[in-house]
Amino acid sequence: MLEISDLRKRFAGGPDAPEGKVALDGISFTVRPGEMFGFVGANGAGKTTTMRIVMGVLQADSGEVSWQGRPLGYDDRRRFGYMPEERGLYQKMKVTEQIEYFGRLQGLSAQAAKKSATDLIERLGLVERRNDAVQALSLGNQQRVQLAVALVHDPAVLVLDEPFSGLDPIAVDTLATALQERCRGGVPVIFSSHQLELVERLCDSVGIVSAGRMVATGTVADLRGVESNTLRIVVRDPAPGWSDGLPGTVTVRGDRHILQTADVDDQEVLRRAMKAGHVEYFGVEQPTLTEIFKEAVA
Ligand SMILES: Nc1ncnc2c1ncn2[C@@H]1O[C@H](COP(=O)(O)OP(=O)(O)OP(=O)(O)O)[C@@H](O)[C@H]1O
Repeated sequence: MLEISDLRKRFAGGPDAPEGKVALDGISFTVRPGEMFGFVGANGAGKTTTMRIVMGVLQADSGEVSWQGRPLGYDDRRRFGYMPEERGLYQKMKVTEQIEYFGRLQGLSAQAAKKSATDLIERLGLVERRNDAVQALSLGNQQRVQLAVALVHDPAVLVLDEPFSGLDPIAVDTLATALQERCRGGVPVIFSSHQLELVERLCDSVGIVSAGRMVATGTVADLRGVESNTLRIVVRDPAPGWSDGLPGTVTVRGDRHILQTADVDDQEVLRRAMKAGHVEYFGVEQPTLTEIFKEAVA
């Protein structure tokens, strides 16, 4: 299990902000084997800083990162796969060479690096591009290569900074499938993203960070449980004033009235709506991750 405990980090100030900037103000979360953890937050919330500390690129002022119950060390980190925010590929190197090269850097034999590169090129849909220099690839294909580099040494943990940004839906699916395979094999995966529908679809658990603090963490179902569900009723041609006194909002579209309400006696509201007009729809709607996110960071 990867445990991040009470990370704090202040960046030194410059002439414009002499007091410095608190980037992390006590971030804690855990990611278990086989768990996909979505790390979400507004721009500047502290996601990249957290991931850099996990990978040892930055040092925290205090707090701890531990893996398998022990403080994380250099050798552990070598077994992690990382996709940094500042993508780091050699632009003139060809795709196959590049993936093999990073495999060798991670300690694989020439033969193992070649085999792993060949597998990943196949899996990530890069066969046609395997002899192209990275600089000749589209952004999406460069991102596939970047993921291959993170995966080449069969990492024990994956830490990925916005791996899906700028990708078309096909590339998203290709990358997501590759990550899900690793995750199912027992690898904990952390990735940051602003694509909340994607996080909702892929992740077992989610951490919402705001101004350097973790404001909500848990499964999407847990986070939903905290929010009250919305009752939505569509009534055609209702009697005037039918929803008077009910909390929530009524939107009128033509002869349809759409009531969205919460914390009410749903059966009573249904009876009232049926008496008032023709009920076309009646259902309880769960909040999306986007709604949960907006509520958590408000
Ligand atoms: N090297 C640095 N020097 C000074 N301030 C920094 C440095 N790196 C990050 N920060 C500040 O720390 C805060 C957290 O930044 P961070 O990059 O971790 O946010 P983020 O959640 O990854 O944002 P985004 O979604 O935009 O990538 C921001 O206010 C940022 O300006």
